[in-house]
Amino acid sequence: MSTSPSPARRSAVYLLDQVLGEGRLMAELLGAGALDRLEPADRARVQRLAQDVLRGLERADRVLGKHLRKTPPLHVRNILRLATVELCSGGDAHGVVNDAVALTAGHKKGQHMKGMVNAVLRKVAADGGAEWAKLRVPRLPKWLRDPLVMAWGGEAVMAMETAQFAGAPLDLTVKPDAGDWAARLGGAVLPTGSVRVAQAGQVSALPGFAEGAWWVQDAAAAMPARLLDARPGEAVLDMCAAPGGKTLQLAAAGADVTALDISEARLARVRENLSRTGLTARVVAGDALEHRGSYDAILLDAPCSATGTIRRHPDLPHAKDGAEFGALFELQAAMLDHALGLLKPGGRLVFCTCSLLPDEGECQVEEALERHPGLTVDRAAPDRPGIDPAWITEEGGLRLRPDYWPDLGGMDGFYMAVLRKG
Ligand SMILES: C[S@@+](CC[C@H](N)C(=O)[O-])C[C@H]1O[C@@H](n2cnc3c(N)ncnc32)[C@H](O)[C@@H]1O
Repeated sequence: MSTSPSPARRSAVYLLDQVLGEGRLMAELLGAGALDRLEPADRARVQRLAQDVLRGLERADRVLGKHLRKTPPLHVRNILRLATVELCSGGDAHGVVNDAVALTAGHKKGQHMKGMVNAVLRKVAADGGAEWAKLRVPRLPKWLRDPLVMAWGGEAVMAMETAQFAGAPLDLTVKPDAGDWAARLGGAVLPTGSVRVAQAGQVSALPGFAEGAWWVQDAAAAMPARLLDARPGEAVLDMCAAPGGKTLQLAAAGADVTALDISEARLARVRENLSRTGLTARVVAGDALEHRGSYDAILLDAPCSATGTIRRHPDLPHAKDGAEFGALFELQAAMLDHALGLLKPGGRLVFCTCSLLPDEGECQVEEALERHPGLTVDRAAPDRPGIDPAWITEEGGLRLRPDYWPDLGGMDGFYMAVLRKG
């Protein structure tokens, strides 16, 4: 039996231990260099393995539950979960089970459990796949499911869970000529103008990446800058800009863009993206609440729960519990108030969040309208190609959800509204 498990599986279990045991987000762990010593292909494999486990966690635990008399410690449970997800998706039983046993044996408290791990996984290898396929689509944890059911209803939340379980395709925003790049990349142009590529592989190896012909941006995330409709020469503030997808759109429209963000580290990504695409913006590090200036238009993509991005970040519902969301809601309102003060009379502001919680969308706009007499919502702005009128909300914003476009591969959850200062 092999004694040196694959580095990719070892690292995938490390990520799972950190997310499920320490409440850390994968993006945070990767940013801190957790996978830096691996080759790019292995890095991609580790992320895929960990994400597959997090998406299918409920199913994996149900399959395993049948064969476990006692719940093992988290690290061993995560080894079992990884192996179960691999076995139930057609992984090579010999390699998967050997690696799981070797990983267990290599852990100081795992030595005595390697026999159990071997026995359990042999049973999973025998009939786990058939059982896996019969299990329900994994549900969101209660702390998030309950408010979503309250907001959108049980049926819609089940459809969102189906979209989240399926994961997300690769969406691109293309500088000019989406049709041409869709053909070159074997993708398709979506109704709103983004290009969707089903089989992406390594993004930086795709044609057009090096010369900056496009950038990665979910179709929903591309809508706020479209609604702002920046014109050449306009002074536009991108108030929470990093990593810069929306800054690139505003710069590509010819606006005079200031890209502000509090995180110097994240602004490095904005600079890289501008340089790769040959676009220009003034990049400023600072707190949005302290920023001064006068702008024709502002895009406020406020820090939020990011609950609209679970298709791409299945770690989020497992790493978080909603405890810090209240502070985010307050910060969003404070940023909105401050941004309105930076807007020239008659100027426009897009407020948006990649959240599924009305507290971070519809409610923020309703409350801002109450606090600021003379402020209005531009109700015509969301009426654009590819936008279903049913997605336009009572107060005139645009609500996008992962369960929309089920036949096209879904979209991230997002809220946005165009506000006009009197
Ligand atoms: C949702 S992300 C922005 C995504 C970005 N607009 C894009 O399209 O790539 C929110 C950003 O807000 C930034 N942020 C958080 N607090 C801030 C503050 N007080 N002032 C400025 N930026 C802040 C974070 O660093 C983060 O980059």
